[in-house]
Amino acid sequence: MPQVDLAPDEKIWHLQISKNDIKGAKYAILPGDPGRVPKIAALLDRPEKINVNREYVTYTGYVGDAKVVVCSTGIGGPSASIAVEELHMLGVDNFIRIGTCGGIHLDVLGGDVVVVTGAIRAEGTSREYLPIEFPAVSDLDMAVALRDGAKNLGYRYHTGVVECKDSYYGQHSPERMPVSYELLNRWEAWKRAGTLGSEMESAALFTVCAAIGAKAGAVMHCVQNQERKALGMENPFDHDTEKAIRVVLEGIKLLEERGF
Ligand SMILES: O=P(O)(O)O[C@H]1O[C@H](CO)[C@@H](O)[C@H]1O
Ligand SMILES: O=c1cc[nH]c(=O)[nH]1
Repeated sequence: MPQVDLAPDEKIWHLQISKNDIKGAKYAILPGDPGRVPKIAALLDRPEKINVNREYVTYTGYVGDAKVVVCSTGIGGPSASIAVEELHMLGVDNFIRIGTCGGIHLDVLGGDVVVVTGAIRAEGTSREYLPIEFPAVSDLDMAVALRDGAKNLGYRYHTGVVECKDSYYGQHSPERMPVSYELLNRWEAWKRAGTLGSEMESAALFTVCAAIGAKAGAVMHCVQNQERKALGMENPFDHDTEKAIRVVLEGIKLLEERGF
């Protein structure tokens, strides 16, 4: 149910938060995992828990003088698009995803940070916003600030394209799917084009933001690399997303210093 003309204390449908709850928030930080929200909030100044509804856990806090709202988006484009639309209806214009991805390019190791410049629209949600020819790309100032954030912090990082799909198991066991002929051939194309990793929400985030006139960026934490595993190469697993979180907070600081 669209609720664009909301009263200041009226709760929006899925997030169940109001304009007043997040008043003044300049940036939304968007992890997929609801469990990542309190971890991000713990690194903010003056964190405050706002609400929990469905997959949407919402906190507010500050990065320096900039107020931010942290809200989980759940898994996949449909729930991410709802979070972005509703936060935008409540007054937020700038969105930064902090996600996890699986590495595709052999240089991308578990524990590396990936600053996303563009996303392959192999999912369904973005097609309900814009024709497939429209590219899913990050805001340039955000991508540069996030890249500089990773550099300043001295982390191993990569910049480039990620693939977004709707089926996690279509990524990890494509051979058991009746459409394996299609999944395997397309995966080969992503590999040959230097795609860094695979995840699920950035394509929807970038496309929805283009459609509604908002800005978006994204930083991934690589958990492991299935291509390295397939080749018998060293393949570290790393589930600690703290570096990606710190890159986003550093990126926001840089954006503020640069008058974004
Ligand atoms: O860790 P998050 O942000 O949820 O991101 C990734 O993890 C989930 C799949 O395990 C998908 O949401 C994918 O995009
Ligand atoms: O391999 C992975 C890891 C995180 N998220 C994904 O979608 N795939």
